[in-house]
Amino acid sequence: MSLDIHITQLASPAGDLLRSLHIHVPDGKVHTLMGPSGCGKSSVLAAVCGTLDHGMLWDGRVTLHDQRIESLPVQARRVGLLFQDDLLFAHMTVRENLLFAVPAGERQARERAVEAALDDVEMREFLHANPARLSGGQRARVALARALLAQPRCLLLDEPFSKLDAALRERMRALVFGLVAQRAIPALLVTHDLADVADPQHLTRLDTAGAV
Ligand SMILES: Nc1ncnc2c1ncn2[C@@H]1O[C@H](COP(=O)(O)OP(=O)(O)OP(=O)(O)O)[C@@H](O)[C@H]1O
Repeated sequence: MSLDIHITQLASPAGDLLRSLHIHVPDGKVHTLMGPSGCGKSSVLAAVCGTLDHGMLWDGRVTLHDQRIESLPVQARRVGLLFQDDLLFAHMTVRENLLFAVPAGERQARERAVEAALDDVEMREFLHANPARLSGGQRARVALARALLAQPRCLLLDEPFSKLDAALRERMRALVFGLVAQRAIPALLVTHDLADVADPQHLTRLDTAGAV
């Protein structure tokens, strides 16, 4: 069980970004993707989750837990996303934001799932808070809880710690790595920060020439 990405071509309208990329991420591990701005890191994530813009071209295959997913609709891939911007709805409470992510089911079970997810990120006391009143670090933790609530089969993270100060970044990183291990799902993390590399064996560097 793992995430396997084989990209044989990735191109923007301006030209080739990647011609050969293979990433294998075992369950419970965070694989880090680094490289200069504009080299195609976010586009690799978009190819995996199925949100690559129509102007972009890619060819390859993505295997998640032995299932080929590159042709599946976005929802069917069950890929969790966490970005630099948390995209929490400002007109909803934390609870409402999280309920939004819980799969359909019995109401009390969904409420319990939300509370358990907030426990996981140590944010239970903020159940009824408005996201606009939370600090950056607190919002990041709510966004992580929301991403995990949908029970994703893998997690894609695009610079999720970059707006946090050093101490919060450290705490959030430990939380993400711990929950990925606990849930035994593969995760792919785009970052510019070497401190985010948990294990040099699980690091891919893209260069500007786009060939790996
Ligand atoms: N929808 C699009 N239409 C045209 N060009 C695009 C589109 N999306 C991305 N690109 C181009 O593709 C290239 C790769 O973009 P991408 O966002 O994947 O890079 P990145 O490595 O994640 O950069 P950064 O570190 O700055 O976030 C860039 O040159 C970008 O301008």
